[in-house]
Amino acid sequence: MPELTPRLEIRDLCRSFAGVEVVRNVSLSVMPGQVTCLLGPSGCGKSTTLRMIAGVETQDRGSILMDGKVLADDRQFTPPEARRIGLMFQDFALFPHLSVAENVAFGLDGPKAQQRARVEELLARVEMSRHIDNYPHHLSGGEQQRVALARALAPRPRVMLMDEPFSGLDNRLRDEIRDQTLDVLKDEGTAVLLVTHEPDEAMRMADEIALMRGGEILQQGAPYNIYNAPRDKFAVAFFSDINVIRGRVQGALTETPFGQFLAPGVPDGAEVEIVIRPQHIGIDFDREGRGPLPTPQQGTPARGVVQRARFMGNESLVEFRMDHDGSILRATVPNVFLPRPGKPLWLSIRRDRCFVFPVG
Ligand SMILES: Nc1ncnc2c1ncn2[C@@H]1O[C@H](COP(=O)(O)OP(=O)(O)OP(=O)(O)O)[C@@H](O)[C@H]1O
Repeated sequence: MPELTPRLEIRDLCRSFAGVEVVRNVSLSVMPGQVTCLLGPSGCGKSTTLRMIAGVETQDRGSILMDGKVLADDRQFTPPEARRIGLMFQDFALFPHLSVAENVAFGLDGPKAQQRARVEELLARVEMSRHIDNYPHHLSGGEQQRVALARALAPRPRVMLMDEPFSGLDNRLRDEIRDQTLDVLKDEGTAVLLVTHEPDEAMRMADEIALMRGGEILQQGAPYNIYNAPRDKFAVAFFSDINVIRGRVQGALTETPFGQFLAPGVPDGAEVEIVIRPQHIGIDFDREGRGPLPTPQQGTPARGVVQRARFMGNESLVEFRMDHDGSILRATVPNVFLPRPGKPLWLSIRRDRCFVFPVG
C-alpha cells in the first residue's frame, strides 16, 4: 500500500511583518523520502516559510501538520524541540569545542553504546569515519558540512529543513556534497524541504519544486514540468535567459517576422509575448540574402547580424541584431561554432519549445 499521508503538510500559511504580508496562503505537502525545493528570488518569503515550519516563527494564519497531526494552527503550537524536525542552514556551525563524534551525538539520548553506534553509522554514510575524533577546525568546509548533515540526521528527524545549505561551498565540491546528501536523505526516508534561490540546485535535488514569488507559490510540480510548462514569463526567466517577441492576436494566431504562432484562448486584439530560451533558437547560414525555407516546426526564419559572440565552454552565446526591427535576440549554439561579429545569419524559433503568454 502506498503511503498517502504526507509527512509534512502546510495549509494556507500566512505571515506579515509590519503590515506587509511576506508569506501568503502557502500550501504544500512533502511525502516521506521526497525532496521539495522552495525556489525563488531573494526576499520572496522562503526562509520565513521554513522558520514557521521549524516553529521559530509563528504563523498569522494557516496550519502545519506532520503525519496528519497538527503541529501548529490557530489553536495549537508545538514547540520547536518537540517537532522532530532537523535543521541544516548554511551558517549552522558545528560546536567548535566538541569533537566530530560529540557533535553528531549532541541531539541523541539513550544508552551511550546505542548513541555511539548511530554516530558511527552516520559518519560512515557521509564518509567521515576517519575524522570521528577530530575537531571542527581541522575539517574543510565540505567536511564540516557532511558532519552537520550527520548531526542533523542523528535523532532521526521526520522532516529535514534545509536553507541554502550548500551555498558556502565552492562549485565542484558543492555538486559532490549535494549528491551525497541526497543519497543519505533518501536512504533515511526523511521528508526534505530545501530552500534555494538557485534553479540549478533545485533541478538537481528536487522531486518537486515550489516556485515562489512575492510571498506566494506561483507554480508547483516536478522540475521537468515546471521547466517545460512554465505558468508565465517569470517562471521561464527564473530558469534561464529568455528572448521575448511581442505580437497582437487575430483569430487565435499572432503574426510575427518568424511566422505565425498559436495563441489559443487569447481574444482578438490582445497583445501576447512569445518567450523563447536562447538554446531553442535555431541558426542557419545566409545564402546570398536568403535563409532556409519555412517549416511547420520552425516557422519562418528571420535574418539577424551577429553583434557579439562569447565562447562559454560547452556552448557559445551569440547576440544578434534583427534586420526587421533592430531588436536584440540571444541564441546559444554548440561551441564548435563561434561566428564573427557582422556575420548575417538566419534565426528560427522551435514551435514546440516556445511559450505564448498574454501580456498583463
Ligand atoms: N523578523 C522579520 N522582521 C521584519 N521583516 C522580516 C523578518 N523576517 C523576514 N522579513 C522580511 O520578509 C521578507 C521575506 O524574507 P525571507 O527571508 O523569508 O525571504 P527569502 O525568500 O528567504 O529571501 P533570502 O533568500 O534573501 O533569505 C523580506 O522582505 C524580509 O525583509
